[in-house]
Amino acid sequence: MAASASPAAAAPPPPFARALSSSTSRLFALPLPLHPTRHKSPRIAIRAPIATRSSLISDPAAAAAAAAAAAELGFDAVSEAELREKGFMGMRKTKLVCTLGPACGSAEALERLARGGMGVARLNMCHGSRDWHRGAIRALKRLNREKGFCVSVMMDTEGSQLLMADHGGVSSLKIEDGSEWLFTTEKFEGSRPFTIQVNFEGFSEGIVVGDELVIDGGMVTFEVVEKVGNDLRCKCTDSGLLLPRAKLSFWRDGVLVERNFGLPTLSTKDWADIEFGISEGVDFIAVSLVKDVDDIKHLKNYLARRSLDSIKVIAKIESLDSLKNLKEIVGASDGVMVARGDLGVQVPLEQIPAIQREITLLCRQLNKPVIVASQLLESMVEYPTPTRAEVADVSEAVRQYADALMLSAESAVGAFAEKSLSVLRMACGRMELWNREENQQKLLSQHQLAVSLPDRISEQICISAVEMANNLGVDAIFVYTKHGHMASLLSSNRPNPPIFAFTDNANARKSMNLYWGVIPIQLPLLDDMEENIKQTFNLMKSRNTVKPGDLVLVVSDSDLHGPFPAPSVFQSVQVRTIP
Ligand SMILES: Nc1ncnc2c1ncn2[C@@H]1O[C@H](COP(=O)(O)OP(=O)(O)O)[C@@H](O)[C@H]1O
Ligand SMILES: C=C(OP(=O)(O)O)C(=O)O
Ligand SMILES: [K+]
Ligand SMILES: [Mg+2]
Repeated sequence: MAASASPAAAAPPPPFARALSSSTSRLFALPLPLHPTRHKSPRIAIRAPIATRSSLISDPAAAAAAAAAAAELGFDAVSEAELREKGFMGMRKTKLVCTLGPACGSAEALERLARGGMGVARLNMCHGSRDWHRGAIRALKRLNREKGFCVSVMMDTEGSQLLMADHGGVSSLKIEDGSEWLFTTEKFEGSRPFTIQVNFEGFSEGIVVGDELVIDGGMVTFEVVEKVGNDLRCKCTDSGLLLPRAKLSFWRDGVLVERNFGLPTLSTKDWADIEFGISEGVDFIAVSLVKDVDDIKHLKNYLARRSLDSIKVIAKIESLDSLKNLKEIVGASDGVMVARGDLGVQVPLEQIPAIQREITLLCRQLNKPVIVASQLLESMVEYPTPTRAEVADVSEAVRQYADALMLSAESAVGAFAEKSLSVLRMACGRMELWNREENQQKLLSQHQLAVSLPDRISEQICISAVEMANNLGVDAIFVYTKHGHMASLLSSNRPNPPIFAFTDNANARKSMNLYWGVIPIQLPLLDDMEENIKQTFNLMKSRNTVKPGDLVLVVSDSDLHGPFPAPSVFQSVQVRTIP
């Protein structure tokens, strides 16, 4: 094993000692009051004053001054405050995505989430009106402008999916064992006893008596007992609750009954939503229920034809089809979401952890950012503390070096949105430290992806730069990049120090918000690298974010100097001390 100069890597204590000390000092402390009905034993509690800890800048005047000063450097107020407060090694590497909804749509709530580390806000077009989403996007952009945040916006398409209708306004239906229900495509107002409306005419095609009908991946299970025209009479074999818009899947002998209804991945409504997203200036479009690589290519080509390739396309892996075509889909997309919610409808639940692991690994190998999503802290929709299992799940995703973690209902409709975010933050801090202490980065497989010589040079420079940075124990990596490509290559090697990525491109800055360990900073770049370095050192020094003696590994991108081979300046790696 190569020696490392990083103090964190020197003679780590045994894992259990660390685990114990962490549970009392870093992550969790005082038990909170228990919920009487849910818990038999004390639950993990987060150290008490979470609300205050969630905000890194608390004084509004200081925050406004910081925002104004940061504007010239394009350093977002939250990362800058984090750097000042926690130092280079204390900066969080794993990015955080929050789904917006009624619980966090106001400017005040959005600001609290931004201060709490939200790097990307997701708008789920399955819910809410376009007006609602417009209001949220505009409020967020205003906050970015006025308060010095740099939160990106991700629009998530609705897609076409087999769903139950609302139950005539009832929030949920209790289904008893042995009861018989008619699943029908007939449209009617209100509710009828023992009748459930389904949204798609062909839903019973290919289904036979004896098949199993599973709702929302196991909330309720039925057996098909009779076909009545296109409708199905089903008997409940495992009781539970039917929520509105629940998802249906059919199983035979323990295997999903796969049917191709020929529905497009992007429906007419999705295309209209995409137009809406474009007009409101979203940074990412997440495509739901991707089937194959053509779905991704179609949207990317459409955006490219309109010179909108700055909008990044995220492939949501949430269907059996997408798993079959995984490598191609990942290769064609700008990023991936492991959408475990719908994945759990099409895949037996016990397979999801291995699938998540495989996807996160593949994404790092193919140099695409990956988001782990759904049910991370589901219990916090209602309760102020997570379950131990949830904390373990989140920590495992961080351990796997996922680029980003996503909150869904926890932030959209939950009672503890900010607190959920602070749980993610703290779990990230703890697990990232542990990864560094155990030198887990050394175990990452290195995948050589590039084909052309200039690309192979960039790739090798980044591999070597990260090894140097770790072995020398530098404080930070500075990369100068036009489109963020070098930053992503550095990120995919998961270095110990943070990567400050300087770009003069506002879109590149926003897209880097999904890259593990990258802090995008916008400033005008010059052709002269020496001038760029001098300028950034001076600006950061003037803002007390670096100090004389700090050791920085500087990487420059040939992109900055025109096509390869650049006329005068080549890509380079240098180790500099801040003067
Ligand atoms: N814009 C919105 N308006 C109203 N409710 C929303 C909105 N976005 C999300 N929600 C609510 O938050 C819940 C969780 O969000 P999400 O995980 O994105 O949706 P889903 O449960 O459909 O996968 C949704 O079930 C919905 O009740
Ligand atoms: C993130 C997911 O998609 P959505 O919330 O849009 O269903 C999911 O299914 O896990
Ligand atoms: K969606
Ligand atoms: Mg989904």
